[in-house]
Amino acid sequence: MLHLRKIKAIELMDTDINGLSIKSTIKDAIIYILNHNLDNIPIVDEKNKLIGILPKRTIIDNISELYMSEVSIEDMVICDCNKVCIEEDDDANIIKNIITGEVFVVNKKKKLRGILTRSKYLTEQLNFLILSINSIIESTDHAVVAIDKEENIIICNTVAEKILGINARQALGKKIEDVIPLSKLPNILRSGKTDINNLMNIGDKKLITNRAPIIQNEEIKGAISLFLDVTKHNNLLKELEEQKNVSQVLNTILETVYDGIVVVDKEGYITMISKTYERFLGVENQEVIGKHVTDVIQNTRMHVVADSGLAEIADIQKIRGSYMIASRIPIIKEGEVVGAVGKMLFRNVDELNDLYKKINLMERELKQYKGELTKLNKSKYTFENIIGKSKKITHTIKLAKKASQTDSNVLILGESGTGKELLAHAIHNDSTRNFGPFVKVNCAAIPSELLESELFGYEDGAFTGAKKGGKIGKFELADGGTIFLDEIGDMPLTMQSKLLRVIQEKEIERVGGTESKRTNVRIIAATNKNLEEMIVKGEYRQDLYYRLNVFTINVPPLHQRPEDISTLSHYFLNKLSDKYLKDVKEISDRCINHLISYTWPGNIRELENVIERAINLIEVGEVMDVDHLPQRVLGKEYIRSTRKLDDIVSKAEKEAIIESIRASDGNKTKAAKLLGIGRTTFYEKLNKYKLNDI
Ligand SMILES: Nc1ncnc2c1ncn2[C@@H]1O[C@H](COP(=O)(O)OP(=O)(O)OP(=O)(O)O)[C@@H](O)[C@H]1O
Repeated sequence: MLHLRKIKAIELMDTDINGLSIKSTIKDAIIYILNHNLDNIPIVDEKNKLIGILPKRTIIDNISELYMSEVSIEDMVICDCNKVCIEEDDDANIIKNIITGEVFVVNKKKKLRGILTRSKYLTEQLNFLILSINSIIESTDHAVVAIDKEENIIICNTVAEKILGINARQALGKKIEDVIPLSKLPNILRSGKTDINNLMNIGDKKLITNRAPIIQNEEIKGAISLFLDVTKHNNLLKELEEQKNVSQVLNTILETVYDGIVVVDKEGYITMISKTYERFLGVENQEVIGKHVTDVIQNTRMHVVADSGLAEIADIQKIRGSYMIASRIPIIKEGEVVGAVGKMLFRNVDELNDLYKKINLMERELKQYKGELTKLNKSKYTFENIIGKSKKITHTIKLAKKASQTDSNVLILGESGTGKELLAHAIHNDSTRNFGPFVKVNCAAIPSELLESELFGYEDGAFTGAKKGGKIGKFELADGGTIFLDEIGDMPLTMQSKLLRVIQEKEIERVGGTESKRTNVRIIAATNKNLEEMIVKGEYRQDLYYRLNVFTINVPPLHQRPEDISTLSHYFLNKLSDKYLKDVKEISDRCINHLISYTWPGNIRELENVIERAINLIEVGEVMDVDHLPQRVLGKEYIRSTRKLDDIVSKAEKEAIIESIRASDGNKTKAAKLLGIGRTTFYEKLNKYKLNDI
């Protein structure tokens, strides 16, 4: 529908008009009519105020009698001129309803300002309409072509030039058949019927056309057609169709896969979820799509991956009390992260429970092993367990306590059996690392070719015979705690360099591995060797020595602290008689004197052995006496002559049996063989000496 625009009278009126004075004669009026082709003559007073009109008809009707008359027009004037008079601001459209061909325009004071003719009004409105239609035609993305009833082109817009490949200027006025033979517009002229949404091909273009007749006064005056190029739309439709197929396939996959699959957008909102996952979570597709993943899945990291763009593979995730293996992959489009796909590994919901049970069992076992491992790698002794009141040992303990307050490496020097390991345990226990593990490695006891893998571990397939899955090294085991490297003087030179590197870089590399791992381990090393001498001989690396020797503690040999021998002997007597269920509490003075006089090359370990040996020899109710000491402790001068030969033989026999059993690790057949006697005789003697229990 169209509505004519509003336009003020002042904008359209012609101002070159004068009114005729009321004093004028009929002759004047006739001259006025001849000069102005108007239906009415505007009659004004001396101030140009419109006071009435004189219709042209009145003059013509009376022209025969009045001709040449000098009569005034006064009596012929119609004073009520409202019907042919409007004000300047009035809507010019009013002229449509006025019978005469013009209206007079006055101002508020009724002064004549101008005249508005219907022809001027119509021309103006028509021009405006033509311009509007032209803008419409030129701004649409349709090609517009119209013909008149002679089939000549009367409209052809710029889009038509492009789509139909014609020149609008040249086409206008030409027969449509000559310019666009396929337009079918002449058919519309004949049929008078509208033809909508017709698909036609022009060249490689696909066009949709609408055609309609132009009808005026029920007569067909022309025809118009609109063409829309849908070639691109068509391709888009094809693409959409393909995408629809792909998403159909994707949906089918999501419906049928056993694994849980979820897709989120960049912000972490769920866009897709598989049926299995829905069932596992106990949710419906419609209720979770569009929700934030954190509101739907427990412990999820999907939003993190969608944000960081970093994939997370085979992560263990606990959901609804079950453990899942989750992989999260970012979706990257043109270099930008646009979302993430998450995959929960389980075959189906039923199998999931089996998997969950297995993992839980493994977790429990792991916990148990971890506990056992920690127990195994726990330090056993504290400073309380170090017996001795001598100045020397008190000084050593004082120094060791100081060392325990630092985190520096410690080197403990001392003869074999002096208590170096005991001291290492005590230092660890007294340090801030006491909650961490205490791992001991005896560098002398491990073949040099195995030492590296023992210390640093190895990767799967590092060498022939390597355990599947690799093995953790002692350094890794000691992480957060202390590693005690006993017999450090026996470490081969090649290993010394590797240990030095670990100390300097605080990183270890497994044998056969490619990556380094940070370690947080304190080293306490011990040796009975003279490392400085070894350095001089080129057997020990000086730089390693300096690294280990940050805090040195010398443990005095037992012969340098004879005042501790009595205390230690009683301590061991108590401890071991409890162990062997023998109620021995005392040691004779003579025996103590011998123990003090002895030089103890094997130090405290030797003293402990001697006491243990004695306990085995002691009969019920006896105190520990010189007879229970081995000859080497008593010295060559000591002759056990005060006893009967039988006693001496019996004692010697008993001692020999004990020694043989110890030497054959408790295997009595072996022990009998060692003594060169038959098994029966051996068992008779065990009975005789009440040694069945050892
Ligand atoms: N002061 C002490 N009080 C009680 N027992 C001790 C003391 N010193 C050492 N021992 C005991 O003596 C034995 C040997 O001690 P330890 O193994 O610590 O000596 P070591 O110097 O490390 O020997 P090695 O050099 O042969 O490794 C252990 O059974 C230990 O418990």
